[in-house]
Amino acid sequence: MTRKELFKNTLRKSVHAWKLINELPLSDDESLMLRHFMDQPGFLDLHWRMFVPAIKGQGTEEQKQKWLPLANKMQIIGCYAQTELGHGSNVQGLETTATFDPQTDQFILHSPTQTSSKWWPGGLGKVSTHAVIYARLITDGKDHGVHGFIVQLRNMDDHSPLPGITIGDIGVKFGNGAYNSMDNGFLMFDKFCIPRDQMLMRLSKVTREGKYVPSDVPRQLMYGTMVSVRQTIVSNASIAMARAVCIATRYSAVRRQFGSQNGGIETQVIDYKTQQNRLFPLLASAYAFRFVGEWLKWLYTDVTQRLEASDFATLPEAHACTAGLKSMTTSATSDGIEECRKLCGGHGYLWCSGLPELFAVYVPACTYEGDNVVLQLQVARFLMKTVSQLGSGKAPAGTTAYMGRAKHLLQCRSSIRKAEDWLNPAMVLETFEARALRMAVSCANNLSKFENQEQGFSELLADLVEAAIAHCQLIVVSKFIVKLEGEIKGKGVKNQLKNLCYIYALHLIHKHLGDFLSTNSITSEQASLANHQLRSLYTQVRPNAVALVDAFDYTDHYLGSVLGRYDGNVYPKLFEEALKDPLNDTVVPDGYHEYIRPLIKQHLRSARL
Ligand SMILES: CC/C=C\C/C=C\C/C=C\C/C=C\C/C=C\C/C=C\CC/C=C/C(=O)SCCNC(=O)CCNC(=O)[C@H](O)C(C)(C)COP(=O)(O)OP(=O)(O)OC[C@H]1O[C@@H](n2cnc3c(N)ncnc32)[C@H](O)[C@@H]1OP(=O)(O)O
Ligand SMILES: Cc1cc2nc3c(=O)[nH]c(=O)nc-3n(C[C@H](O)[C@H](O)[C@H](O)COP(=O)(O)OP(=O)(O)OC[C@H]3O[C@@H](n4cnc5c(N)ncnc54)[C@H](O)[C@@H]3O)c2cc1C
Repeated sequence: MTRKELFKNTLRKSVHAWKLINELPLSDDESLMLRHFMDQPGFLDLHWRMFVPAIKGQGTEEQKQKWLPLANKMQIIGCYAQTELGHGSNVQGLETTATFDPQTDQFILHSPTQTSSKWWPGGLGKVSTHAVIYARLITDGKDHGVHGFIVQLRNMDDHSPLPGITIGDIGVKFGNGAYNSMDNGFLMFDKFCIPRDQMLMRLSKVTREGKYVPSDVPRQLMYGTMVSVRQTIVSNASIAMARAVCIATRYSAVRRQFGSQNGGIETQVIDYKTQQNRLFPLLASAYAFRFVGEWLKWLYTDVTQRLEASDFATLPEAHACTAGLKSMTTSATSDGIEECRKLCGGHGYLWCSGLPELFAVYVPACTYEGDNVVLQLQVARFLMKTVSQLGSGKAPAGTTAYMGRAKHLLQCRSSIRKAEDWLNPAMVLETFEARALRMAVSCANNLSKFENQEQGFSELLADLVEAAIAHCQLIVVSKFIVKLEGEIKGKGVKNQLKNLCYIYALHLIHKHLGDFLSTNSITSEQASLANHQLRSLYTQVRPNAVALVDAFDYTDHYLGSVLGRYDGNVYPKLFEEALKDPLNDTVVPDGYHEYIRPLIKQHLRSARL
């Protein structure tokens, strides 16, 4: 499809999905499943996941009563317009202004520079009638920082932009289809006026007289919509990883190379330890991210209930966990999809493997909802704060509770003696805790050598990101272990999940061996025992690998991959796909007479000369 056809087709699908949701009707959870099977980014994502939640989280009761019924019936379509051409990560650096005019009781929205143009918001370019806009609030010449506003963008009769608004699509993005189904947009305001009651005023207010009344709740609640989406992105990482792994595992069982004895059949590539060493940790990650995603959903629900009761105590942890896990799981999944493509050899590079499209559509997850490095630095700040409070009498709680055992964890030596010890959950956990704590404490010690803490933080950014990742990996490992401690239905399923849990943990030890050795969390002998155990786990997973990906229950239609077909009938279908290519419509290609023939003939003439 051309970009225009792709975009229009996505509108068609989105509207059809909305019709089904209402007619059947579908529950919220079922609607989310429908989104997965629709399988294309589109304006509905932003409307439901960001525009509506932003109003719910930041609007007053009156504002919710006015706007939510319209949004819930899709009589207005909204997006989330925060990022600007010049600033995305640095939200406090946004430039768009919303200046209160007491004469007219309105805010005047203005884009003072080119870099202040809104740039990237999905659904903005062509579809949205409304947006939640983030802009600097100015009253009586004073800048109160960034606040949210509900703004109508387009005429409800003919969809034309309202006077004072310049709007459009930002252009083609990475890949062929991928995220190009979405109208990521730009927007400039030229002194565009909105009524005062369109500032989202649950957190802070501007009175009729133009007085700014700051909130008595943390200003970070303004970032709540991002926290909510980051949480969902973790579960989505599992879905995308599982999809790539399903394709690569099934194909690895079909594909044979080398190893033929006396003219017999060759070896299935899944039997090569190198293939297992690349594939099975990704299979384990797909399960691990699913379990940590379930836990994160619980954490998010818990913090939301607490916030409703004005208990803000767990907000920093919820922010650190959603930011860190969003970052860690999307980076691992993007890399994992690409690894799966390589695991499928040359055929993985074919469009019909399903992997190039999956990669192209997935990889912006490393950037949207917060650049992954910027988000890990938020985790690092949280960790440095926690370390600095150790010994103050305030016991760390939740995911940092392990830091409360700092004295032990800083000194302990791993008691792993044989390979099987690596299947002991307490020993594995302690190894990850020791590594995470020691990395965090080492950063804190190095920071303390700087007179200026911010300067020190800048200098140590790379180490801080690594410490944050170590903490996030500990969370994933520990939630997998907790999952195994609970009830798991199905004969033998627990054993399979145990294998995957330890593959997940031990492959991380192997991959980040430098961290584990340099922090003395393990010795080199214990590292080789971990490798030994890992190989043994691969052998145990091998007979069940295909069943473990079948368990994701993805249809062939959803996978969209010739290589990942359930029936394994790969080669005939690859031919079928090839023959469908428009280049094969004719035997002699268009362009032959124009270019190829004259070229060949010219060579023939020179040869005769
Ligand atoms: C189709 C796919 C195919 C396959 C995949 C398979 C299935 C997929 C199927 C469906 C998928 C569907 C949907 C996916 C889900 C959703 C995605 C949909 C669309 C994506 C659209 C994208 C939208 C966006 O990108 S919106 C814009 C996002 N922007 C950002 O994230 C900006 C990042 N920057 C910031 O957040 C901040 O600027 C900052 C970096 C945090 C810094 O902020 P600030 O300067 O204010 O803060 P300080 O550092 O000074 O910290 C002050 C203080 O505040 C605390 N803090 C910061 N943030 C928060 C927070 N959010 N909550 C709570 N507290 C916070 C911080 O810790 C400090 O605390 P202390 O003072 O105590 O230290
Ligand atoms: C597909 C897609 C959809 C999007 N949808 C929306 C949307 O609907 N609404 C919306 O408002 N926005 C949207 N965005 C914008 C997105 O949120 C931003 O792109 C994202 O927050 C990253 O910000 P940035 O582009 O400014 O990156 P930058 O901050 O410019 O990052 C560039 C580089 O600088 C590094 N860097 C930046 N700051 C630091 C620092 N402090 N320390 C160390 N390194 C740093 C980063 O790690 C990165 O390597 C979307 C983006 C994409 C790609």
